[in-house]
Amino acid sequence: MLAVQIDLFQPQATEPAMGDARTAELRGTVRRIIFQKGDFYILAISPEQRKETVTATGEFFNLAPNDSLILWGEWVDHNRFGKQLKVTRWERPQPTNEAQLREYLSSAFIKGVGNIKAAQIVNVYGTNALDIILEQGPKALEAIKGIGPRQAEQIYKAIRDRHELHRVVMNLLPLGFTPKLAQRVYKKFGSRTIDIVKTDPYRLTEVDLIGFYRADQIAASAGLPKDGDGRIQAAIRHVVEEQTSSLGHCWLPMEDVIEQSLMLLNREARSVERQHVEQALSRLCTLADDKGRTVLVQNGQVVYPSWLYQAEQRLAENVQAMAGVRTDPSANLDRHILAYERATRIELAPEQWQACRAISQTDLLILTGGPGTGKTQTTRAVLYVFEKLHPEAKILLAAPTGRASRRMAEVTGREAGTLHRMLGIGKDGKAQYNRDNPLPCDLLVVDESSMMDLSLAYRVFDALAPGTKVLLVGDTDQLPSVGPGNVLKDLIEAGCPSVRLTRIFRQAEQSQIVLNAHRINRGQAPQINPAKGDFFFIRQEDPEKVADLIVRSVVRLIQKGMGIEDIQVLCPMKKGHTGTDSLNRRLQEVVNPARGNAAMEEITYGSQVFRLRDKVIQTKNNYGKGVFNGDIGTIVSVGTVQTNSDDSDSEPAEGIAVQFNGQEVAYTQDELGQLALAYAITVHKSQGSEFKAVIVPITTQSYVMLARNLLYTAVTRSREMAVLVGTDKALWIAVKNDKVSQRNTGLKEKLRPFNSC
Ligand SMILES: Nc1ncnc2c1ncn2[C@@H]1O[C@H](COP(=O)(O)OP(=O)(O)OP(=O)(O)O)[C@@H](O)[C@H]1O
Repeated sequence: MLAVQIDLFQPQATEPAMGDARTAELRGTVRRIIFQKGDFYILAISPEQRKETVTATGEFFNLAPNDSLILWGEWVDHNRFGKQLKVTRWERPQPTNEAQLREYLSSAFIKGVGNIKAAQIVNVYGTNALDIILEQGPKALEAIKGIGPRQAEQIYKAIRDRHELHRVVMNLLPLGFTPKLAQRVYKKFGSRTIDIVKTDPYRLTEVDLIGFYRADQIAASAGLPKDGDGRIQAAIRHVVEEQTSSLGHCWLPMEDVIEQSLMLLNREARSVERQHVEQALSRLCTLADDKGRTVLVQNGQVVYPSWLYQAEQRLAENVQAMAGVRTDPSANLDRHILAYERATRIELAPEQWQACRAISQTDLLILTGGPGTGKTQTTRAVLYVFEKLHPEAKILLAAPTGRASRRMAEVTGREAGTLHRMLGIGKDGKAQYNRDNPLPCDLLVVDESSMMDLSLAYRVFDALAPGTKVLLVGDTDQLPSVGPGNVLKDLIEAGCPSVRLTRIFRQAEQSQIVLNAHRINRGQAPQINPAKGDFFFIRQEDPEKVADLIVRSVVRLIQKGMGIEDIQVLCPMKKGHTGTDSLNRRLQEVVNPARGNAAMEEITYGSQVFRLRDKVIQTKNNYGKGVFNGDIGTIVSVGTVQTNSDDSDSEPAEGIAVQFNGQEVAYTQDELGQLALAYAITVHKSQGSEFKAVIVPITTQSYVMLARNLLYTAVTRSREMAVLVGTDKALWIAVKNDKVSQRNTGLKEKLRPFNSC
């Protein structure tokens, strides 16, 4: 029925300028908002002079029933909902007649004005009502019967804000802003928005609203000069931010910053001289905001982003205070260690004994070692002894990721959570537990602590009360944290009390995985005996064929009875034949192909298709949903869902449900950007996880990523089988390259030498 109505309407609705018979212009009134999520709306529109409604979808903002709109778009056939107008451009015209004006005034955005008051206003001021109210202010409204001064003020503000916001957003949309971004900019800069965007768009980069390149485009279209101070400062900030976030550095040599900023600024035409960059850099290091903070901190010949400098400084102070503490060991200490050995029938190695003793002598202890060297066993022993010595003590166990914390809970048999949750870090990034409100605990054990970046480590140490002990457990040879810093390694190198476990307990003679992980770590090529069946190297030169072999290996393992959740392809990179993007597409088609009823089992996000039964990974922390970056799950339903995120309304919407470790989590369609297919994931994302079988492409196509710690991290993720596919040359380069972990950090230098434990 609806399709017929639209067809009736369609002939008079084409917009010839767009030159396409399916494009249309539609004037009408919003009858109902059928669905809204963020900027995306599904609207029931009453076309002008018609009774029937049609459906329109697209990006809007601030709409309410009764709004008059002009819509431009294309008629499409939705596979479930029939014909609808897919809107590409729209306008909310100033109401021109009395009826439109009444609808505008009585819309939900103007609180306190219903149909009757709207009619009264229009009766008094006619079609000029809006102009008069905006010009004369609340007084104009006080003249209406039944509107007092307070209500007049309220109504005036609502009319003004709506008018202003609409003007601002409509001005920003042609510059490539989305409605949501335009509103965020308006929220930040208010009535100065258009002026700022058109005269100094780089201000928007300061508050992370847009990036440097977008600001540069806006500036170019506004005809702004290329050598303005705002542009130069923004370029410097961009370079520093890029290098710290993508390479994990905490500081950069000033010379590098100057050179790279010049390259960025002059990438199209030479417009900025070196001395201007030097001056701008110096200003960024000296001009403080109202809180006394500069953007950058100069330290000799290097610069830090201010926040990283402060974090490093505070972490160093806290660590210095803790790591220097020495207490005499309790007389009963050895007795308890012996009791643990008796109870578990395990004879602890001398280093394991050392760790059990050290925790009662110092407030900070680091326990490190490769796979199977007994870190978990030692942690258990330390916990046992500590509890015997301090039966009343409160102990907290945590890890940087959800997966690592779940594994910690599994192997220790105790409760464990993420560090973020433990610290009560909210959406605003503020921690509930901090220097003024320390964690109520006597011993904190952090597992996988090599994944803890500088900013997280600073928060953890800042939230410790004097006397709280910390045991950091981790493998310093794994990849460092994704975020800036190399905390665990720096602490050890600075001489913080640490115990390195070296003896390999886990079936070293049988397990080639453990053996080869240690060989890789020493810079030796893996030794492979295919007869043992747990470590394979399939030689192939051509990256396309490497990808074929990976797909075939996955299929083979499935045929042999492994579940897809047990098999993980780990790639050094996202791009290329052997990158996650391409392999995920291929593996999805093979492992979980489209079936006859694809429309009912699939949902798309951009170019990405998510299908029922797909294996997916969460790509950022979402506290509202209780899922974290790196969590892997399976899509268990596609269709209508009710999301359980903090920030969503509870309206049912199109989406999917994903099962993560027994917990079902719903995503609406526009939340799907936080998911990716997980048949293949990057090695970085795999940190802190383990899989039965791991398959790793190792080709010179990912040359820049061929690094020892990357390969080591990939191999140590496997429990039963590791398969490398690629060339000897690539394998050799990776094994020999131990440069990648070198990061520019200052933590080590900020710490004075400690007495070793
Ligand atoms: N002193 C010991 N004597 C005998 N077996 C031990 C000893 N210490 C640890 N093990 C055993 O060695 C195996 C590996 O130890 P554990 O799991 O603690 O190592 P890990 O360093 O935590 O390994 P991974 O980092 O790979 O998880 C376990 O089976 C553990 O019980």
